[in-house]
Amino acid sequence: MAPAVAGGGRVRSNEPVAAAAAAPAASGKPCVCGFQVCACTGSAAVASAASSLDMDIVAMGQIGAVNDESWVGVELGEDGETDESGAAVDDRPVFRTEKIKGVLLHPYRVLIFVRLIAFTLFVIWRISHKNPDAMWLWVTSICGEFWFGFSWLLDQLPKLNPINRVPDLAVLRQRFDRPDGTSTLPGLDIFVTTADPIKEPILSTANSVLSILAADYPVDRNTCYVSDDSGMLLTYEALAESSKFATLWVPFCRKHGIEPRGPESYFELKSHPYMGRAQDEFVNDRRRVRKEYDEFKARINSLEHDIKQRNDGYNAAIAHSQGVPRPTWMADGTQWEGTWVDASENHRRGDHAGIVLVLLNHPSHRRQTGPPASADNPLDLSGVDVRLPMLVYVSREKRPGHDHQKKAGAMNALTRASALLSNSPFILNLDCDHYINNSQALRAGICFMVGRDSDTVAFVQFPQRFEGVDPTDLYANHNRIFFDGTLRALDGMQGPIYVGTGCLFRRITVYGFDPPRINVGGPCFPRLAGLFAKTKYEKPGLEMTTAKAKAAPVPAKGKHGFLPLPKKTYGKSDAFVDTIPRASHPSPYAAAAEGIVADEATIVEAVNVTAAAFEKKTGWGKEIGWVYDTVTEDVVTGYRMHIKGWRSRYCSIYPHAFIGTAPINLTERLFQVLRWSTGSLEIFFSKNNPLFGSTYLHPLQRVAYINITTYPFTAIFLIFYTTVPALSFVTGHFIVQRPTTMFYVYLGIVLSTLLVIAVLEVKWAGVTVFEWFRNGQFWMTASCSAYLAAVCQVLTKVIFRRDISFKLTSKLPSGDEKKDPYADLYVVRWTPLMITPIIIIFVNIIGSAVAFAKVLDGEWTHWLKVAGGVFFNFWVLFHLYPFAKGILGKHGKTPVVVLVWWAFTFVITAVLYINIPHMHTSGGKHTTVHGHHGKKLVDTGLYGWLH
Ligand SMILES: O=c1ccn([C@@H]2O[C@H](COP(=O)(O)OP(=O)(O)O[C@H]3O[C@H](CO)[C@@H](O)[C@H](O)[C@H]3O)[C@@H](O)[C@H]2O)c(=O)[nH]1
Ligand SMILES: [Mn+2]
Repeated sequence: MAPAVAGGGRVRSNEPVAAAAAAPAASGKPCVCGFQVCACTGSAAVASAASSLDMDIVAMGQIGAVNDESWVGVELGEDGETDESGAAVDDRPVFRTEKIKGVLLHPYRVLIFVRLIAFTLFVIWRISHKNPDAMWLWVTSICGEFWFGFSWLLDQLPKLNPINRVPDLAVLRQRFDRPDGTSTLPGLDIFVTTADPIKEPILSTANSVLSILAADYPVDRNTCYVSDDSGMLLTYEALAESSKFATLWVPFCRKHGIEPRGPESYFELKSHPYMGRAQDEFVNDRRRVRKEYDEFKARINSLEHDIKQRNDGYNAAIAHSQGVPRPTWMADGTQWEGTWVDASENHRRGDHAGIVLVLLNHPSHRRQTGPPASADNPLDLSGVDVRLPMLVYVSREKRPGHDHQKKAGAMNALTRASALLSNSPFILNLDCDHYINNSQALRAGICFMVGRDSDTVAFVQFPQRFEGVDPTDLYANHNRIFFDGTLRALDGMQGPIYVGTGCLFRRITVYGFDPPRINVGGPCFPRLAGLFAKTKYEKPGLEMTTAKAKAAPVPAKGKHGFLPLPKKTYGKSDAFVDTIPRASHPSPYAAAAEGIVADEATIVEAVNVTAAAFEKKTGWGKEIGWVYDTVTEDVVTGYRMHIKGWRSRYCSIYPHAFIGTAPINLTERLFQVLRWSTGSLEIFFSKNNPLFGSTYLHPLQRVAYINITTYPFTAIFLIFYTTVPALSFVTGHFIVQRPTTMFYVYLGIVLSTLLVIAVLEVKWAGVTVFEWFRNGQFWMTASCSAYLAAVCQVLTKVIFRRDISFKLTSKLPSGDEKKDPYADLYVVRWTPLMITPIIIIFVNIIGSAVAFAKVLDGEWTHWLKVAGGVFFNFWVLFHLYPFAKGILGKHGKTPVVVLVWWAFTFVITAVLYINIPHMHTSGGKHTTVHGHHGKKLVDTGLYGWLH
């Protein structure tokens, strides 16, 4: 989905939430957090009752502190953030809204305006200065310039009003956490999607799950669902191992305030800043847990082998000959219902029954402390809550000949299954390679869902952050410009687009409900609607009890009773349909009290709603849930919510909320953007074209969606601009007849304003100019390859109705990770996507060599004639440099090689040009070249030939 990208994993220190983590450990000192029950005061009784999450209490004081010099809080009373009841401590909002400081914002806006004017004047100048020598060049180049100006505007306009929102966890805590350690926070279902335990390394999925189980959220209101599209026992057993290890890992995290709570990344840390209260025990505990983790890892790594061995054991006992199925056996001696190691009928990938297995059941609602240290339990867990959240394994039924709709299908199946088991009002979606890096992330996201004006918020999108990216971020994997710039800016409109992972949803939105439209007659922009919507949650002391929640965000009964759509749209399961009216229930806790627990019947029903045929003749994938029949379900799913008038919010916290892995191999990377750009174009050519979206869409949000669904078209024009100026050295024709001073002045203004705007943007977004350049470099690389391919692919689909298919993005490193963590960066895997950029590079080198030769030859003597071409030449080669480095593979590690390679081609061409006389004379008539400045005219056959 991402049109642009940027690099450099720089750590930001100005984002709020867990600046928290910087707070010192409380050692009886009074704390500044303002929390009624505060362990920091040193009261042992209160401390043990308050929470096992010591770190959080320590952390609270600093949460939400902002020290970014680019942002300033929006005054109360402005922008609908009014708080009539005065600013008593109790009334503090759960998040604050900030805008960019005037010194930055005003020049930024003025420059955008100036550039717009300059661009317009430039195009007018270009139109009025025809190039009669090469009309086609003139026409095409003006079309190109028009497109560049237009797409720049599409990208820039939605950024006119960037907004920063800062969750205040202390206020959230105060409002929802009770002194006895229980909490009234709304329930949260976390969905993790996996599709292949080999390509998506199972250890990484296990780590994600462990980080979820250990996250700081009330355990009885938090359920983790893992969807396994491979249906393999390997995934299940890895989860079983994880849930066992979690009984040690999770209490350890709680006791010592561990960050991050994914064990792999935690133990990889060079230093372990201490957050808990038992400093002296910490070192021992940590050593012990580390040992256990290493053993856990070893077990995970040998699982595949163990399962095979177990199978051989069982299957040897059964008399069998060739062709008799060899089942896969679970540890308890029962046959696995999913995919078998020796695939056979009904037990192979894409052809197996649905499975729902509860690995960890609903925890008790009461706090349960662990045992004191003993020989069996070396960790003293007395005083630490040892409960674990519910954990469920789901593998939906797969049948051949049925379109399972990849991730979107998995998400919809999980949505239904989870409705039966926990039915939380909020759903967090994480890819299996993304783990929770900040234990406060869930709470931070919830702030935007329960705060003032939040009734109309459909989803909260977190930025995607990645690890394992090479330090110079050669292919702009970090995408910082897109996340920290574009998405944050959209928060000032209707909200960020949905980018597939790290996104918190409101369940009723997924079900196709409209947002509440209070005091608003007829269609209007949701921002306005939001101003009028008074949320009940924001009032101090008001808890989300069952009765009140019913009155709050669930839309009023429509003509279909509680349902926004006819009942049959949801599929044939009364049990599931019955959960819908309670879908905005505050918690599974309450739901459990009403009898929704993981009993046999419920699980049978959960299997039923994940059946392959369940969605037949229903609205799933259309009006409800994640959208089907596209290569990227994300943007369009969010779009369908926005056109209903829902808003979204952007939640960027530090330390990063979630961290995933990114493909650092050039080929993988190109395929990833090929898929995103194809998905974007698909939306443009579908009924979801943003030009026709409802009037609930904010005007500038619409512009943003037009941008995100059209950006790949840039490829067509960029191909022209990256080759024609270079060829013009050979043909003698440039896009303008005479590159006069005026031409260069315009070019100068247009480019320098772009640069200054970028500098300001980079400043408020908190990224670096280097990242901005990387972003530009990858933009050109992608345009010349993936975007171009996407345009061709989608046009083929639109014209010939041919389907597009994609493979899973591989997370498997192909190099030797031990020696060089970035080995994969230089593994060259050939793909036709590389052809165009390679051609472009050669055209430019040859073009500049010819120009050089002509100057040497005395053919060209006026600098202005050469300058235009040389400029574009440099522009192209500068941008394609990372690409060139990438395709040179291992040997290309030093930039020198690229330069030598370029220089070599350059010199050879120039020498050939000068020394082969027939290049000047062959090829037909001797033509007189238009000598623009009355200089020597050389007869060159080549000129005539190309005329
Ligand atoms: O049949 C499938 C295929 C994929 N997945 C899962 O979907 C997620 C994303 O798939 P992946 O191949 O990793 O795509 P990426 O290009 O890495 O993902 C980006 O792009 C996707 C499509 O836009 C979004 O869905 C993702 O969230 C976003 O991170 C992974 O967790 C997969 O396990 C399934 O559950 N079932
Ligand atoms: Mn992914």
